[in-house]
Formats: sequence, structure tokens, C-alpha cells
Amino acid sequence: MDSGRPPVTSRDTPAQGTAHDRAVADLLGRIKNWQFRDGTLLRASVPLPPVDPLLWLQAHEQPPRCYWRNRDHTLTLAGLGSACTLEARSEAHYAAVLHRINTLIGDEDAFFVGGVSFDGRPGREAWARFPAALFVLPAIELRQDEAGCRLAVNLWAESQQAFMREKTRLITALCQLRFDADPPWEPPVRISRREDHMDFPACAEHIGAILERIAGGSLRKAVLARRVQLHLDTPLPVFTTLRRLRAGSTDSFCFALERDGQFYMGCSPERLFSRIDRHVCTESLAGTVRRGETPEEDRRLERLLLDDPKLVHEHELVTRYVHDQIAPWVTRAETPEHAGVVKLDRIQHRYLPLCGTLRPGVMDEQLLRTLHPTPAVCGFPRREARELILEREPVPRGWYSGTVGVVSPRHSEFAVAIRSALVEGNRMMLYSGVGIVDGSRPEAEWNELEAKLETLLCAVEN
Ligand SMILES: C=C(O[C@H]1C=CC=C(C(=O)O)[C@@H]1O)C(=O)O
Ligand SMILES: [Mg+2]
Repeated sequence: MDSGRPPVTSRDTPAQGTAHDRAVADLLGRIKNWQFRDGTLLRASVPLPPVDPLLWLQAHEQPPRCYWRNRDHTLTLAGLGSACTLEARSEAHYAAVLHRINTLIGDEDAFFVGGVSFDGRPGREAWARFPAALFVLPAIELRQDEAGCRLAVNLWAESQQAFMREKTRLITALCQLRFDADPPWEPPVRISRREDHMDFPACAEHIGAILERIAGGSLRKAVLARRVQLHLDTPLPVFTTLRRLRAGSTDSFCFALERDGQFYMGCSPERLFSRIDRHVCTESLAGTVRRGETPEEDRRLERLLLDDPKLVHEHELVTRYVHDQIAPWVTRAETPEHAGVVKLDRIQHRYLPLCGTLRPGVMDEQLLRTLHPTPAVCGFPRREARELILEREPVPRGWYSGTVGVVSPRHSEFAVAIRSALVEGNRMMLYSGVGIVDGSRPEAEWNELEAKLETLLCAVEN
């Protein structure tokens, strides 16, 4: 059947099918000679003609699948299956997981893909399948970076017996890879029902309570989040939807993580941190206005974003926090003098990057522990805001406003997990949040919550 969509690879280069086959054959040849080496990761990678990773993922039913594209478009990873899955039951175990990742990867050029929950605890209710932290080393990896496109395999096993089993499984999976076929036809998705877990009156009441707390002096900011549940008339084609979302989210991190039949997916404009060797970059991104209908209106709104005292305050709380948290870990911190603006398709944000050189011995675990969750998703002071969120919000956040990214000894990068949804078959849960500070008005915050959901909603129904 003709789906009317482009194939996984371009048809105007007929020799590509054979080039992909040769790449797979090359990998198979290498794997066949692999011998079990206790606790050592085996990895091989070969160049591949360009492939759209999301179409490729949609064409393969090999869970768990994962996808990551960073905001700078310098790294895209698509993974099929798991060579190793590491989990943490609580925040207290993040360091052990990150340490394990580094020793397991060693000198190999591999990445684990994963993340952590908002509150450092395992998911509850809809999120029950997601632990506090989860990182997967894909068994088969498609990577695009400055060096081009490559296909790689990872194999790791704790015993000779497990090694033989995994090796056979990997060979079978490689033999089933497809590069030149159309992805399966998918019917258009329609939203049959929408359930809002917080309506405007409830939202206004929560905002009132937060403002009272702020007036009392014990809190300066809290981020209030809501959830919208969609019932769809057909299971959501996750990677096709993410492809649409990605097309409208050029300056965003895009991700999808599969876990026992569920997907956590989204496109976030916000970086938690990125580290290449000892060089680290973090940022504050907060404060929102919509995009204008005309260039003049857009510039007027941009001026408002830069000058309005409430928006300046909302953003500055994040900036100061990020600066104070990172300061002990870096020798030189560089940041522009004035905030800039990040423009997305429907909204724009205030933004200020901060880069530095890590002091000897500082690892991802310190950065993760001290930065996450920033006042862009939690509030300030952090503990007070977190308590208020747990007390006020009607549904657990799970991994929404957690962090998602890639980890390796040389290079790690995490996005703040916002503009995202949990998907299970016909059901999709969309999340959005707003920073409440002195000067917040319920109608304006409600409109902001709605605007933040729009991009995702549009990607669902095409
Ligand atoms: C918490 C979210 O956005 C944060 C990031 C940027 C701007 C925000 C704001 O203006 O309120 C939020 O702090 C979300 O999109 O769910
Ligand atoms: Mg805001």
C-alpha cells in the first residue's frame, strides 16, 4: 500500500539499498568473531548512508526503542533493544548508576540514553513502569553526528552463557534490519476525548495559594503543572508524531524512551547541562510570552519579555539558582551580561547560557544532583517548592520535568524534560507547567499553560 510518505531512505539514490546491506554484512562479520570477555563492552560501528532515524525506528518493533536529538543537532541517536539497562530506585542511587555507565563504556565511543524522574522517586500510577532513573545502552544504534551517519552494535554480558544468548539475539536483530522499505501505513489519528485534570477555577485556586505562600515570605517561586489526557481513536504512531513535532521544534532537544509498552516523548527547548570533557554549559530558560501574528507584534512581545518586571523576576530566580549551584564546580564561569530570547513556533522565552571549566574530579552526578530540578520546573527555594507541588498537584509528574539525555565518559547532555507526553497505545498524557511568582495573574498563566500544550496537540492530529 502506498502511504504517500517518503521511504526510510531516499529512493533517488538506488545504490543505497546495497550500501546499507554492505554495512550490516560488515557488522555481522565482526560480531561473529567476538569472544566473551568478562565485564567488557564489545562495540563495532560502520559508516552508513543517511537514514531518517525516526522513520527507521517506526519501521522496527524491537523494544526498548529510544531516540535523542540534541538542540544543536550535533548528535542524534536512535536505539533498538538494550545491551544493558541500568536503573535506580531513588535519587540516592544516581551516582552509582552514572559511575557504572562510565566504567562499562570505558574507552568505547558509546552512549547510554535515559533520564530521571522529577522528584527522585520511582513513578506512581500512570508512571509506575518508570523507575527513579533509567539508562539504556542500545543493542543497535543509529548515530548521526559531525562525522556523518553510522550503524553500531553494543554487546555486553555478565557470563559466557548470557554472552552467547545476546550474541545470537543481536545477529538475528541485525538480519531483520530494514533501510529501504516504506514504514508501515498508519491511519490518521483523531482525538476522541480530552480530559483535563485541572480546570481554570482549580488552577486559579492553586495560584492563589502559591501567591499567599509567596506573600508570607517562605517561597519566591513555584512551578504549577497540569496534565491533559487524550483518548485517541487509534494507537499513536509515536515516531511519526515525534517527526512532526521535531519539524516544528528546530531549536529543541527531541527524545523518546520506550519502557514496557509505554513511551515518554517530547521536544524541549531547555538544557539542564551539557559536558564535553571538562567543558560544561548550563542555562536558565524561563519567562514566556506568545509569538506575534506579525513581525511587528512579535518584536513588541519580545520587548515585553525582556522588560516586564514579573517576567524578569521569574527568569532571574532560575539564573541566580543555576549560577549559585554551578559555581562550586567550575573554575571559570562565563555568561553574557544580558538575557536573550529563544523563539519557538508558538511561544518565546527569556534565556541566558552559562559555561565553564569543571574542577578536577567533578562528575555528571554532582551536576545532576545540584542542578536538577531547577526553578524553571520546581521553584525557589527548592525544598519548599517541591513540597508545595507534591501537596497541590492532583496527579504525579513522573518523568515530566525530570531530565532526559545521553551519558558517556567524554560527553553527556541532558534536557529539562518539558513539552512532553507519556503515551500508551490510544492514551496520551500531555504535561505543561508555569512559573508562579509575585505578579502572576491566573488568566495569563492559564493561557501560558494552554500555549505550551498547543505544539504537542497539533503534532498528534497532524
Ligand atoms: C515548566 C514548563 O516550562 C518552564 C520552562 C520555560 C518557561 C516557563 C515559564 O515561563 O513558566 C517554565 O518555567 C513547561 O513547559 O512545562
Ligand atoms: Mg512563565
